Amino acid sequence: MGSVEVKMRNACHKNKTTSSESRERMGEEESRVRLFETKEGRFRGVYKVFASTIFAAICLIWVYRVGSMGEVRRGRWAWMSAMVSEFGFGLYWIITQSVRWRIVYQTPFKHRLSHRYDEENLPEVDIFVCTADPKLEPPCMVINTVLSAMAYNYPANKLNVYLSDDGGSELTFYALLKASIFSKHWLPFCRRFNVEPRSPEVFFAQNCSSSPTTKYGKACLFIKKLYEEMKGEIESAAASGKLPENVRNQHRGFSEWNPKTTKQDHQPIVQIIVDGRDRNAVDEDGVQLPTVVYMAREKRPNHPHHFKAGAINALIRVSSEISNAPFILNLDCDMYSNNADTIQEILCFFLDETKGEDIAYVQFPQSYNNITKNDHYANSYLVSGKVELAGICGYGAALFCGTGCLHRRESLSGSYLRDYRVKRDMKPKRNDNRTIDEVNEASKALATCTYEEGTQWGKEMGLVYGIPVEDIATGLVISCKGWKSIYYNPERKAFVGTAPTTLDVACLQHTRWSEGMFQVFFSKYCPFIYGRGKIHLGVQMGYCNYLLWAPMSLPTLCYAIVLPICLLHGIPLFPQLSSTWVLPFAYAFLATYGYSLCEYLNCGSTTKGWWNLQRIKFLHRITSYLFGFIDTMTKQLGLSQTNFVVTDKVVTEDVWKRYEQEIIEFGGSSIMLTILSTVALLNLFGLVGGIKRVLMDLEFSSSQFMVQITVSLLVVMINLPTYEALFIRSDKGCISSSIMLKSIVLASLACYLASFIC
Ligand SMILES: O=c1ccn([C@@H]2O[C@H](COP(=O)(O)OP(=O)(O)O[C@H]3O[C@H](CO)[C@@H](O)[C@H](O)[C@H]3O)[C@@H](O)[C@H]2O)c(=O)[nH]1
Ligand SMILES: [Mn+2]
Repeated sequence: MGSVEVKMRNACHKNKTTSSESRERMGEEESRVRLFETKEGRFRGVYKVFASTIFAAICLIWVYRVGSMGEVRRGRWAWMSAMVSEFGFGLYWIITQSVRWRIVYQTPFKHRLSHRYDEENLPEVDIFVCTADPKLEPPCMVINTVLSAMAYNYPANKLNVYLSDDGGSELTFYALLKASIFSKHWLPFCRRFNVEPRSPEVFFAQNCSSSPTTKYGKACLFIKKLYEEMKGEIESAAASGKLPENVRNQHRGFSEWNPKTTKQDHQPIVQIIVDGRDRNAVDEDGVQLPTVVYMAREKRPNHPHHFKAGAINALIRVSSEISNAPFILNLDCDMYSNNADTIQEILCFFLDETKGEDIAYVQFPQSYNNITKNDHYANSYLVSGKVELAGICGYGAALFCGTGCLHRRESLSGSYLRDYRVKRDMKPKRNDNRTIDEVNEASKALATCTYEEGTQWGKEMGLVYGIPVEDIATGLVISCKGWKSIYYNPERKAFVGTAPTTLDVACLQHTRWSEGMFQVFFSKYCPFIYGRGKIHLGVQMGYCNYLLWAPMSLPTLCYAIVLPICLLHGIPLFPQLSSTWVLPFAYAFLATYGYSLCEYLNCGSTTKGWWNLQRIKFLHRITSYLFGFIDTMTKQLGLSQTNFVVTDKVVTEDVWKRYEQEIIEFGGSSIMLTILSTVALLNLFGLVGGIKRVLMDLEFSSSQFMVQITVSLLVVMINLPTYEALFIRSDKGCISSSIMLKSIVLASLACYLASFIC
């Protein structure tokens, strides 16, 4: 039990119990009642039996490939590549199994928490919001996230909200200042009417449209007007690129900016906008406001800044100077809070007397509010959210996903669980009498470029550097230090953000992810090596489910290229329909995809959604993951450096219309488009060629090519939107004619050249 928690409990008991011994005993009993419950999913035994039949089929496929190699006459290279691909598919399938064996569900009991801890005894929480670019991440969106975080149903004097601005933008600072003023109306309104969600933008988009008659209606309309005024001012400043006249006199903070300040080059800026210690910092009801701090860490062109990991690490230090709360909630700037009680729910895990002190972090799934009905970019990660991540948690660890995660501060400072147990306490918050300027200055010193030189930051302390998925690597390191972690997927989404709305942005994001994750696999953090003996084998496998996205591009590409070419040239790669060897192929295929469809439907989506997921998976594998793979390789050879391309969160109206109609927005990176069009065409050629042969060539045994024809047919069906974008569509989201020509030439060339080796 951490001493903070002991103190809390004692204090709590002091309040509740008086002299009576029996009541004291009752208190003790009560404290033994768990604050959360973990339940295992059902039917896992049945699943294991089912999975072993698929495993048997996979082994038979391998046996067939190896065993009949000697009989292959034409196209040995193709046979070999099919064999290697099937080894890849099979091994990956095995790796993905552990996450389906011990799925657990968590239930926190927040009423028990409120019973046990009154407001004074609750711990402080620091909330970190990160933004990186005022163009890709509009300040209005950022402050909505900040406002939703300020409006938690949690004692405001225990909440501290920090905004890290890697864009170093005066506009974002201005927006935050405006938001802090607006919060004086917004927070009382939220409290009074207990509204949800507490991001004003989202709330007003759904509410307050009819003319007001009730007290609530009037208040709502009034606040909406205030919000729209503020939004208008911020947006017009953003559009004109300059701040309104006189605004610089409203806050000393503006003096940090001068005409030479750029995103890449500026001194550290820390400005406490609302000081929680200030008794005058109250809302219109006279209730204390949460502390609000703006930070733009120092940036210099010749100093690596380590992207988001660098920003979070600077925030960890700066916040330790200002509030030093024992818990830290991490939010991306688009991830607003969708449930005002979330902090209480999370604290149920941490403050649980039996298991709480081992927990380093509680991770929520990433959810988005712009998903279409059939999710045509497969952005909802339904199965990951409901099955896989919950499955890894069954072995005591959760993946840290960067946002929507509450950490114990101690676990981020590099401590091992065993040391923490011995030490058992946090540095108390300084009870200082420094002026706000003194605190600002002291904090700035912690956000300089040089502060980390010669320290363990980015290695043993804070978030890990050098990997574009800093979150995954950091979570793994923390788990290997003995900490437990929880994955919690509540009924009501806790945090909601914006998902990519174009294929281009989705591919950029997946390239970064697949590359970053594959780098983890290749680095010293490879779960099988780094985690050996420290984390359960199930967790090691669970991580690899994601870490191996990038290399899985190779077998998929191989299947998608070699199969149609062989079909075209009349080279059989699979057993005949009449052979019993076709059974393991058919069974493995039907059982895995059949199961995957059922699992998907069971998670609450549509068949079309599942079909879309298969398409996007295929497209990512032949483009984003391929690039992720190549980038990882060049990095291993020291030819390139880590980069973090921020995802664009702005959508134009034209694009949004097509998005709502579930039409894929091709466009953007031409190499990726050329690859995916070429592969689509190749399969079309193969299919047409194959069917032609079956119909015209009497000597051609159709039974031998049925599997190949079926696979190509499926690839063609899944690619229907690609053909549409190539040949039918003429809107801005179609594939340009130059790419169409290029891919026709490439696909034909591939067919022609292959005739030499067939
Ligand atoms: O130099 C940078 C780059 C990014 N960010 C912030 O990091 C967050 C995530 O960036 P985004 O472009 O939205 O990437 P996503 O792919 O959506 O992010 C997911 O994947 C990342 C790792 O690749 C994790 O860090 C994120 O938490 C997770 O939501 C955003 O708030 C950015 O403002 C910074 O603060 N500094
Ligand atoms: Mn994002």
